[in-house]
Amino acid sequence: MGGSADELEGDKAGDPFWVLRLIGYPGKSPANSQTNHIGCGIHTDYGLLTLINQDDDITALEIKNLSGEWIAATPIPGTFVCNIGDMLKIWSNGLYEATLHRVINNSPKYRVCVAYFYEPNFDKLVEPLELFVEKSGRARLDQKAVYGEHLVNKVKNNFVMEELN
Ligand SMILES: O=C(O)CCC(=O)C(=O)O
Ligand SMILES: [Fe+2]
Repeated sequence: MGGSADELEGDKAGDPFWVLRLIGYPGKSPANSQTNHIGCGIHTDYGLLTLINQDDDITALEIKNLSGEWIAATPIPGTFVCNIGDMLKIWSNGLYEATLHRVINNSPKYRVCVAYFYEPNFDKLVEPLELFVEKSGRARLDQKAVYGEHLVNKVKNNFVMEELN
Protein backbone atom coordinates (compact mmCIF):
# COMPACT_ATOMS: atom_id res chain seq x y z
CA MET A 1 0.00 0.00 0.00
CA GLY A 2 3.00 2.24 0.18
CA GLY A 3 3.09 2.86 3.93
CA SER A 4 5.66 1.47 6.33
CA ALA A 5 5.65 -2.28 7.02
CA ASP A 6 4.12 -1.65 10.44
CA GLU A 7 1.63 0.98 9.27
CA LEU A 8 -1.34 -0.85 10.81
CA GLU A 9 0.40 -2.12 13.94
CA GLY A 10 -0.03 -0.69 17.45
CA ASP A 11 -3.40 0.86 18.27
CA LYS A 12 -4.75 0.28 14.75
CA ALA A 13 -4.57 -3.49 14.30
CA GLY A 14 -1.84 -4.56 16.70
CA ASP A 15 -4.48 -6.42 18.70
CA PRO A 16 -6.70 -7.51 15.78
CA PHE A 17 -10.23 -8.73 16.40
CA TRP A 18 -9.69 -11.67 14.08
CA VAL A 19 -12.28 -14.39 13.53
CA LEU A 20 -12.07 -17.72 11.74
CA ARG A 21 -15.51 -18.82 10.68
CA LEU A 22 -16.68 -22.09 9.15
CA ILE A 23 -19.82 -21.43 7.16
CA GLY A 24 -22.13 -24.09 5.74
CA TYR A 25 -24.68 -23.51 2.99
CA PRO A 26 -27.27 -26.27 2.47
CA GLY A 27 -27.69 -27.31 -1.16
CA LYS A 28 -30.86 -26.73 -3.12
CA SER A 29 -33.33 -29.58 -2.81
CA PRO A 30 -33.88 -31.37 -6.17
CA ALA A 31 -37.64 -30.92 -5.77
CA ASN A 32 -37.27 -27.15 -5.62
CA SER A 33 -36.55 -25.51 -8.98
CA GLN A 34 -36.46 -22.01 -7.49
CA THR A 35 -33.32 -20.17 -6.43
CA ASN A 36 -32.07 -21.26 -3.03
CA HIS A 37 -33.20 -18.78 -0.38
CA ILE A 38 -30.63 -19.76 2.20
CA GLY A 39 -27.33 -17.99 1.68
CA CYS A 40 -25.57 -14.82 2.63
CA GLY A 41 -27.20 -11.50 1.79
CA ILE A 42 -25.56 -8.63 -0.07
CA HIS A 43 -22.86 -7.01 2.04
CA THR A 44 -19.34 -5.69 2.24
CA ASP A 45 -17.03 -7.17 4.85
CA TYR A 46 -16.60 -5.11 7.99
CA GLY A 47 -12.94 -5.05 8.81
CA LEU A 48 -9.61 -5.05 7.04
CA LEU A 49 -9.07 -8.14 4.95
CA THR A 50 -10.96 -11.42 4.55
CA LEU A 51 -9.41 -14.59 3.18
CA ILE A 52 -11.97 -17.04 1.80
CA ASN A 53 -11.24 -20.70 1.18
CA GLN A 54 -14.25 -22.11 -0.68
CA ASP A 55 -15.17 -25.57 -1.95
CA ASP A 56 -13.46 -26.11 -5.32
CA ASP A 57 -16.45 -27.55 -7.14
CA ILE A 58 -19.30 -25.16 -6.29
CA THR A 59 -19.68 -21.63 -7.60
CA ALA A 60 -21.83 -19.68 -5.13
CA LEU A 61 -19.94 -16.50 -4.18
CA GLU A 62 -20.83 -13.53 -6.38
CA ILE A 63 -19.25 -10.09 -6.55
CA LYS A 64 -20.73 -6.85 -7.86
CA ASN A 65 -18.41 -5.30 -10.42
CA LEU A 66 -18.01 -1.61 -11.26
CA SER A 67 -20.73 -1.87 -13.93
CA GLY A 68 -23.17 -3.08 -11.30
CA GLU A 69 -23.32 -6.65 -12.62
CA TRP A 70 -23.09 -9.72 -10.39
CA ILE A 71 -20.18 -11.89 -11.47
CA ALA A 72 -19.24 -15.31 -10.12
CA ALA A 73 -16.09 -15.71 -8.04
CA THR A 74 -15.45 -19.11 -9.59
CA PRO A 75 -13.26 -21.16 -7.25
CA ILE A 76 -9.64 -21.55 -8.36
CA PRO A 77 -8.20 -24.61 -6.60
CA GLY A 78 -5.33 -23.79 -4.25
CA THR A 79 -6.19 -20.09 -3.96
CA PHE A 80 -8.01 -17.81 -1.54
CA VAL A 81 -10.42 -15.02 -2.43
CA CYS A 82 -9.31 -11.84 -0.66
CA ASN A 83 -11.99 -9.27 0.21
CA ILE A 84 -11.25 -5.70 1.19
CA GLY A 85 -13.28 -4.65 4.24
CA ASP A 86 -14.96 -1.37 5.18
CA MET A 87 -12.19 -0.31 7.58
CA LEU A 88 -9.48 -0.71 4.94
CA LYS A 89 -11.57 1.38 2.59
CA ILE A 90 -11.75 4.16 5.17
CA TRP A 91 -8.10 3.95 6.25
CA SER A 92 -6.96 3.97 2.60
CA ASN A 93 -9.25 6.95 1.83
CA GLY A 94 -11.06 4.86 -0.80
CA LEU A 95 -7.90 3.77 -2.59
CA TYR A 96 -9.06 0.23 -1.81
CA GLU A 97 -12.75 -0.46 -2.41
CA ALA A 98 -14.84 -2.73 -0.16
CA THR A 99 -16.54 -4.94 -2.73
CA LEU A 100 -20.20 -5.93 -2.45
CA HIS A 101 -20.74 -9.68 -2.49
CA ARG A 102 -23.36 -12.34 -1.74
CA VAL A 103 -23.61 -16.12 -1.61
CA ILE A 104 -26.27 -18.22 -3.33
CA ASN A 105 -25.77 -21.99 -3.37
CA ASN A 106 -27.85 -23.35 -6.23
CA SER A 107 -25.91 -26.58 -6.31
CA PRO A 108 -27.56 -29.68 -4.80
CA LYS A 109 -24.42 -30.13 -2.67
CA TYR A 110 -23.78 -28.67 0.77
CA ARG A 111 -21.16 -25.93 0.42
CA VAL A 112 -18.53 -25.11 3.01
CA CYS A 113 -16.41 -22.00 3.21
CA VAL A 114 -13.63 -21.21 5.67
CA ALA A 115 -13.35 -17.45 6.12
CA TYR A 116 -10.58 -15.71 8.04
CA PHE A 117 -11.48 -12.15 8.99
CA TYR A 118 -8.49 -9.97 9.88
CA GLU A 119 -9.91 -6.95 11.66
CA PRO A 120 -8.72 -3.78 13.44
CA ASN A 121 -8.55 -3.40 17.21
CA PHE A 122 -12.12 -3.57 18.52
CA ASP A 123 -12.16 -0.05 20.02
CA LYS A 124 -10.23 1.72 17.30
CA LEU A 125 -11.75 4.83 15.77
CA VAL A 126 -10.98 4.40 12.09
CA GLU A 127 -10.56 7.52 9.92
CA PRO A 128 -8.75 8.13 6.62
CA LEU A 129 -4.98 8.07 7.20
CA GLU A 130 -3.11 11.18 6.10
CA LEU A 131 -0.70 9.02 4.10
CA PHE A 132 -3.55 7.69 1.96
CA VAL A 133 -5.34 10.99 1.63
CA GLU A 134 -2.15 12.22 -0.08
CA LYS A 135 -1.58 9.00 -2.00
CA SER A 136 -5.16 8.75 -3.29
CA GLY A 137 -5.06 12.33 -4.54
CA ARG A 138 -8.72 12.75 -3.68
CA ALA A 139 -10.64 14.62 -1.03
CA ARG A 140 -10.72 13.08 2.43
CA LEU A 141 -13.61 10.58 2.68
CA ASP A 142 -16.28 11.84 5.00
CA GLN A 143 -16.40 8.49 6.81
CA LYS A 144 -15.26 7.25 10.19
CA ALA A 145 -16.31 4.45 12.53
CA VAL A 146 -15.36 2.74 15.76
CA TYR A 147 -14.67 -0.72 14.37
CA GLY A 148 -16.47 -2.69 17.15
CA GLU A 149 -19.64 -0.59 16.85
CA HIS A 150 -19.60 -0.96 13.07
CA LEU A 151 -19.20 -4.75 13.42
CA VAL A 152 -22.10 -5.16 15.85
CA ASN A 153 -24.43 -3.03 13.73
CA LYS A 154 -23.66 -4.96 10.56
CA VAL A 155 -23.87 -8.44 12.09
CA LYS A 156 -27.36 -7.59 13.37
CA ASN A 157 -28.46 -6.81 9.83
CA ASN A 158 -26.62 -9.37 7.67
CA PHE A 159 -27.13 -12.82 9.06
CA VAL A 160 -30.79 -13.33 8.38
CA MET A 161 -32.57 -15.67 6.02
CA GLU A 162 -33.92 -13.63 3.16
CA GLU A 163 -34.95 -13.59 -0.45
CA LEU A 164 -31.73 -13.38 -2.46
CA ASN A 165 -33.15 -12.16 -5.73
O1 LIG B 1 -19.19 -18.06 1.78
C1 LIG B 1 -18.50 -17.24 1.19
O2 LIG B 1 -17.88 -17.52 0.14
C2 LIG B 1 -18.36 -15.82 1.70
C3 LIG B 1 -18.98 -15.56 3.04
C4 LIG B 1 -18.98 -14.10 3.35
O3 LIG B 1 -19.03 -13.27 2.49
C5 LIG B 1 -18.88 -13.64 4.75
O4 LIG B 1 -18.98 -14.46 5.67
O5 LIG B 1 -18.66 -12.44 4.96
FE1 LIG C 1 -18.46 -11.37 3.19
